[in-house]
Amino acid sequence: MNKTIIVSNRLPLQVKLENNKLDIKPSVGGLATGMKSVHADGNGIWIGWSGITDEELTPELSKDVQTAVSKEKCVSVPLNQQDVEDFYFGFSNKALWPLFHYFLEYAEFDKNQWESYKEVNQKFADVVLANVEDGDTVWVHDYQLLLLPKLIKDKKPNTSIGFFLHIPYPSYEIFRVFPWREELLHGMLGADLLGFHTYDYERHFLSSVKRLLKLEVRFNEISYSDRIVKVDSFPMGIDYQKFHNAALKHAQHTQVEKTELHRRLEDHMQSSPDAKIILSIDRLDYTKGIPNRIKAFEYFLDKYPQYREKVRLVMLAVPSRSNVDTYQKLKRETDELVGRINGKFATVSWTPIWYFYRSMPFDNLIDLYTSADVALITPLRDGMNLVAKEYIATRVNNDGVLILSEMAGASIEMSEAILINPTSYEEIADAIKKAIEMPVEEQKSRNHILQKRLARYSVEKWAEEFFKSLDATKTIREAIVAKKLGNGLKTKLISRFNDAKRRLLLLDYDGTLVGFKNNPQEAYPDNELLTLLHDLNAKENTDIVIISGRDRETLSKWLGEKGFNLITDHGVWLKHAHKDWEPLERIKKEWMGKILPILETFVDRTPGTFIEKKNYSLAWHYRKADPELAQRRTVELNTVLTSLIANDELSVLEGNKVVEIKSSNVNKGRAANRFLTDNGYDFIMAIGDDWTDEYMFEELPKDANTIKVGFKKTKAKYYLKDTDEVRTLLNQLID
Ligand SMILES: O=P(O)(O)OC[C@H]1O[C@H](O[C@H]2O[C@H](CO)[C@@H](O)[C@H](O)[C@H]2O)[C@H](O)[C@@H](O)[C@@H]1O
Ligand SMILES: O=c1ccn([C@@H]2O[C@H](COP(=O)(O)OP(=O)(O)O)[C@@H](O)[C@H]2O)c(=O)[nH]1
Repeated sequence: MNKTIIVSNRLPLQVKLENNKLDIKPSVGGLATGMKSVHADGNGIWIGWSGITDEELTPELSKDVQTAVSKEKCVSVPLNQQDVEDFYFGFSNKALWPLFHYFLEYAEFDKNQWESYKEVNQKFADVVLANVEDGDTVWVHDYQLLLLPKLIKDKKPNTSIGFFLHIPYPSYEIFRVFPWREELLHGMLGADLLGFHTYDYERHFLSSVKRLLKLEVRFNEISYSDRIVKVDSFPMGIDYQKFHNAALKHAQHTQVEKTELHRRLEDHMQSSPDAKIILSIDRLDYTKGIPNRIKAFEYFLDKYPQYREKVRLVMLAVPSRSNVDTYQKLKRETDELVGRINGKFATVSWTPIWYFYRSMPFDNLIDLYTSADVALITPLRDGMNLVAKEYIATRVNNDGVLILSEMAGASIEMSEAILINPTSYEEIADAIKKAIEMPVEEQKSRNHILQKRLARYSVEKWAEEFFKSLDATKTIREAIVAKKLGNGLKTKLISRFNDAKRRLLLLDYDGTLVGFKNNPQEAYPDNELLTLLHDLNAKENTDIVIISGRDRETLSKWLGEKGFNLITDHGVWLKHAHKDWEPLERIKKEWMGKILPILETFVDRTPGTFIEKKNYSLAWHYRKADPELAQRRTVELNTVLTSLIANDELSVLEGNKVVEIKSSNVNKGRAANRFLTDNGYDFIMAIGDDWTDEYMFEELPKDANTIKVGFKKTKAKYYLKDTDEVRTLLNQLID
């Protein structure tokens, strides 16, 4: 039976050594808590780091760790102290975490740590590859493993790979700062489906892909080598029933069962019945906006003194990444702030902030959630923030108010909360007042909507949607009708070629025989290509036709006297080998005077674009332009042109980063037909890469060998990945 392999840096359980004994606890943090329920229900394994280093383990302890993790259907990736130092505390949390959360000033880009990041990703890959079988699905998680999808895909191309990023994906302007940015993107693109919490993160990622890798993106699909990579947003949910049911049970607790924290919270409420509890829970992380929150709370007590002794901020800060100096600094700052504010406002019977620096077991978390009148969640940046969702899930009476930062991914789905800008003390202070004073009916109606949504889109549903979408990527592959011209098919094609009595090869030029250049005039034929074409042409009973959208002058100069047949301008001119040029079509050119000024306005408004004036067509090139602006302008240009071209029998062709306007009666299909009439070819092969070549594929007889370059929708029978693969095939025909 096929299985699902979850891979993340952290396993759902964390192993530590306490007095030479293994201490095993559940992991904290949203990834582990969220994925735990997905893992528990499924058949599969979870691969990750156990939390303990190789150096700490004796062979016996090592066995015990294996037993403990395998009981939880987990497999651990062995990491040594240096790995943890450089890969986890170092590169993951000193470079990627701050950069992706817009804390550019904290980001350190250390070459050694980057090397370690690559090595550790390889260590994860080794464990995955040792466990994966054909037909399995691999789901890789988060920023610590951005290179892993490619490492798996390269070795196991038929494995379905999903990747989910739990943190924000920053805007291109931030991401471009990263020194190894292309490598990171290629690593991620090893996946078949890439998931993000929000549409904003998704579009930032696509923008980086377009700008840095210059890949073709159609809506949310990236043409990548010989694959389509799909990108989508899936806002992660929580195990709603688990939190809701625990809160229901909590309400029925007897006095004996109550935890100490529960009792303290109850004492607080009994001593001042109209006092309100404001709760915050987060890992002690600078992205969570903890100092901001404390200062805003101080501002609130200053601005609205009537609430002193009437509110208490209960703040749970869970220790996190405490080896990293920015986290140590944050700890000192938080301690000082809490001390200062408690000192400033405390009375004999009232301490404004209760501050816990530890992690708490599930029951205690439920105590906190259910006792809080208000949850105050103020991250400066947060991928999602599950605490906000958990708080709402525990409000079994529907009361309570959530104040949530608009910088948390969760805010997109939780607009019924009071949304605040976490850098505005004014907004936070006013939001606290509004929350405290909010009529219960309003609290209930807001929470009712939030709860319905959270119950429906639970973490199980989230995972289900992700898998559904991952599965659908297989259908995308099938929708591209062409088959990969792999070794088997290629051998057959070559033997058909060898057995044939007369052969015709129709070869497009740009994107097929030569790669694209920023300036089209630089894409002249190199010596290797000239030799290749010469040798192929020298074979008996073999006719080569270079069939191109290029103009007659350019192709004359480059290939005119080499003995090939040439068709230029998409089919306006034909030159039989060693003969003169002859026109294939009589065409008008008057329309150019009308269209040229329009194209010029597009050039003026779109830096990096230019017009190529050909004899019979006008081409607007945008290869060097900002890809997003160019995409918008292309739509605009098409709209403008549609209304103008109808009477002139013109057509607009969208090629590879070019829009070309030409007479409708000219196309490569009609031109190719000229070679088919009376030459008795029993082997025809046509190769082309873009839209204009589709006419040729369509017109050729059914038994023609049509080949598309690139993995795109096509009428061709086969596809090859790139110009290199085309040249390899042509070379094989010569041998
Ligand atoms: O493993 P740690 O270094 O201890 O950190 C804990 C986790 O923190 C991050 O959680 C993120 O995932 C949550 C669920 O998607 C999301 O709500 C939150 O906004 C994120 O920050 C981190 O992404 C995980 O890899 C860590 O395990
Ligand atoms: O003592 C604690 C405090 C919090 N959490 C859990 O840690 C997760 C925090 O996830 P969130 O998405 O809010 O932030 P992250 O820490 O992942 O950045 C939530 O599921 C909490 O229930 C926990 O397990 N123990």
